[in-house]
Amino acid sequence: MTKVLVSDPIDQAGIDILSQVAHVDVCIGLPEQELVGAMADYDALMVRSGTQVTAAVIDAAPQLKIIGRAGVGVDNVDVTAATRRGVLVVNSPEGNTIAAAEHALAMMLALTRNIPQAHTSTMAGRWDRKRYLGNELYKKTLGVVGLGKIGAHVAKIAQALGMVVLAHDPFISNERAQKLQVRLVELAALFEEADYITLHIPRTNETANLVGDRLLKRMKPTARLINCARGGVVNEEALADALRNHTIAGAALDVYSSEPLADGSPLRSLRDNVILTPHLGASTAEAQANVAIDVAEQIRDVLLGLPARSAVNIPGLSPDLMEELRAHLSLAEHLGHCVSQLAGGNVQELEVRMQGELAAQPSQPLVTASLKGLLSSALGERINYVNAGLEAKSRGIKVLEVKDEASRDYSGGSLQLTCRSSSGLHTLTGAVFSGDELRITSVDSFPISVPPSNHMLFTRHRDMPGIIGRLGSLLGQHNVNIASMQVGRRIMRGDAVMVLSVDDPIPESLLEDITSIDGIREAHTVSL
Ligand SMILES: NC(=O)C1=CN([C@@H]2O[C@H](COP(=O)(O)OP(=O)(O)OC[C@H]3O[C@@H](n4cnc5c(N)ncnc54)[C@H](O)[C@@H]3O)[C@@H](O)[C@H]2O)C=CC1
Ligand SMILES: O=C(O)C(=O)COP(=O)(O)O
Repeated sequence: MTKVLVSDPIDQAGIDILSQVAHVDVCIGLPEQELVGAMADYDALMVRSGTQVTAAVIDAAPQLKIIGRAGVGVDNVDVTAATRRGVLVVNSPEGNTIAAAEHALAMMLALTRNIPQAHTSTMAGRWDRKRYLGNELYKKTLGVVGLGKIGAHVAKIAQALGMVVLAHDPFISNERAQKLQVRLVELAALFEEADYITLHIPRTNETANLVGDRLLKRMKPTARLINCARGGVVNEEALADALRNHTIAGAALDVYSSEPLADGSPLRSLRDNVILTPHLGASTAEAQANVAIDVAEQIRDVLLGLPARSAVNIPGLSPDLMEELRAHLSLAEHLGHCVSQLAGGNVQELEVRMQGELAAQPSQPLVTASLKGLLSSALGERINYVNAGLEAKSRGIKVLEVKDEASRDYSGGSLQLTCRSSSGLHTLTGAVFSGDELRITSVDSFPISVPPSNHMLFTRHRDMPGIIGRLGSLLGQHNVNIASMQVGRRIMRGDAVMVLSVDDPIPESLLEDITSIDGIREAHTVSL
């Protein structure tokens, strides 16, 4: 029975989708050790930001196939550990964009008009009309750090409020910024010029503590900072000092370096110029339904053997591309599996050469599929599209990608894998024929045309009379039935290759006898 664990609050719509294909357990707020102890037989885990999916949690789940993050940021998931284990990580890149953007705008408006403080004061019986004099956003400058989905929506609404918008985002083009009517500037300039600064960046090694003393000191004393992106991006000690010393006018935070916010946080000792909310950016009914449905559908699909649409740890492989390349991905896996067995020994290098029309396709998926095939002899089911690249890297296998558009051997192009191992070098080429029929079209540059089959025998031999007969007789003596046989040669009486499809595996002892036939230089068995 397929089992899914939901360890953070997830909208019922998502639970209902999961329940179509699995038994669903909802266990909210488990401490890490209890979560580790609970993972043994779960096939999928669904979380938000509350669960820390550590390597220990992942390693305690031998059945785990997918981790679904019902939201954007996956910094609470050890993605490297998941990838190493071949566990897919998916998220919902757009499900809570509007919610988070509107929360940032709400925080900016509340901050500039002192709404929480004025509310508390009025509820306490006071009538402080002078104390809570605010500022208008109209004609003020907003600095957006991170002009992605949320940042861009915040910019659009701010412009509707009459604000001028600057942005800093090293990965956004000037064309994109111009289209958004936003001026791209350096980070320091943004902090100097903006009246309001809003952060919409992920927490990465590069963004950790990005906003500290240095940038805070560049802010105008009338400027305000909003962070509804990720804690840890802002140095909270430095911010508390700036607020306490009134070197900036205020700050509104929804996220913190560690959550829940510690009782002893310096932010808790501030009053009039700070607003704190408990990571509410995505907490709207609409967003929670969106992300729950989005991620539950992906978990369901993956458990049914279908591709996921928002995989975090399979770069460049969208479902559409997977469908378009399906036959060539299968060819790559077969060639990888075959060439690793031909090469034998310790694989040192794999060259993946995309030829003809195939060279126009993105290389990543075909390289990943080739590596999956190459390593499947050693790793079996443990290798997949998620971890093939990481496993190859961890084994020190050098991977070369070559695109050869000039080659015009087959319609649809062809794929050539060259594997260098401690035992030598072998090259296999293949193509996809009509009806998605896979064919191996050359072995070590000798032309053949055979479909990959479960049990194959490859020989390298001298092209001379009688050798085929002797091989056939030997196999017959050992009751090995030949399903097909092809010989490939470049010149008469030179070297040649033979590829046989046989009904049964060829034992090692028989392989030794085959290799001892006069004229046969090499013989390799390949089992798919
Ligand atoms: N408070 C909350 O509940 C929520 C918080 N978030 C946070 O907001 C972040 C942004 O979300 P989206 O806009 O959907 O992501 P996104 O990926 O669409 O945009 C992030 C942008 O940040 C930019 N960026 C990355 N590193 C940068 C750097 N060093 N300096 C400047 N820009 C940089 C990227 O180029 C990208 O354009 C998420 O990573 C998540 O951490 C998202 C949703 C809800
Ligand atoms: O989507 C994100 O990145 C968020 O931070 C939302 O967090 P949550 O799912 O509300 O715990």
